[in-house]
Amino acid sequence: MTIYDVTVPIQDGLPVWPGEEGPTIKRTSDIDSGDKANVSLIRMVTHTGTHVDAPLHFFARARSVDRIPLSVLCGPCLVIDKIGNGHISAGDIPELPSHITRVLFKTTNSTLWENPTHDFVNEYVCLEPEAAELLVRKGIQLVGMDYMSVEPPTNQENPIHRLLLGNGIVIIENLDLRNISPGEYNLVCLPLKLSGADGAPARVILISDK
Ligand SMILES: Nc1ccccc1C(=O)C[C@H](N)C(=O)O
Repeated sequence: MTIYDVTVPIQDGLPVWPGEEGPTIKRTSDIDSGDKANVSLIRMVTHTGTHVDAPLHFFARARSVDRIPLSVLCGPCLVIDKIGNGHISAGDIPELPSHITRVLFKTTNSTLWENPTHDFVNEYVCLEPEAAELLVRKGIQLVGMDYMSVEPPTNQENPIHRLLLGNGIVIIENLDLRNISPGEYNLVCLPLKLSGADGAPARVILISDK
């Protein structure tokens, strides 16, 4: 069995969605400064680093992140290879075995995580509308991406988020899939249990039988 950590390390300088505040982790009590323990204060938006979008992110009275069933967040998943030019189209989505209800897309975005404190990149690979519609039709429950969003930053009305979240599909963003070969894994995605929140940072791992 091999366990792969596909979580981006949260640290000062991590890129975040344009207009949002970046994360800070500040020592408020410090042994080197004579305090008896090390304690830190963290400050970040709910969509920082590797995180889960709950339906509440785009729908005023929808499900919050703490109420997403663990049975959706954990289980068999398929890592789909989309290395090459262009966005993820319907044709990039293969026939899926019936036990696969979770898909993660590995794209060239993942190489950006070689430097976790790079400046936000505008031109990242995301889902074409037809690909998102196909995922809905296939009854997918969870979709994971390896950068900030399922759609371009220019999509002001956020149609892809609305389509997926409106159909009850959970979204994971900012996965680091650099070291992951395409194929089947067991996904464990555990977002912080933030009561009533629209999203939350998550530790995400992939477990392989090999
Ligand atoms: N902060 C925002 C403000 C307005 C619109 C979107 C966002 C987002 O965070 C989008 C991001 N890609 C997300 O889903 O996590």
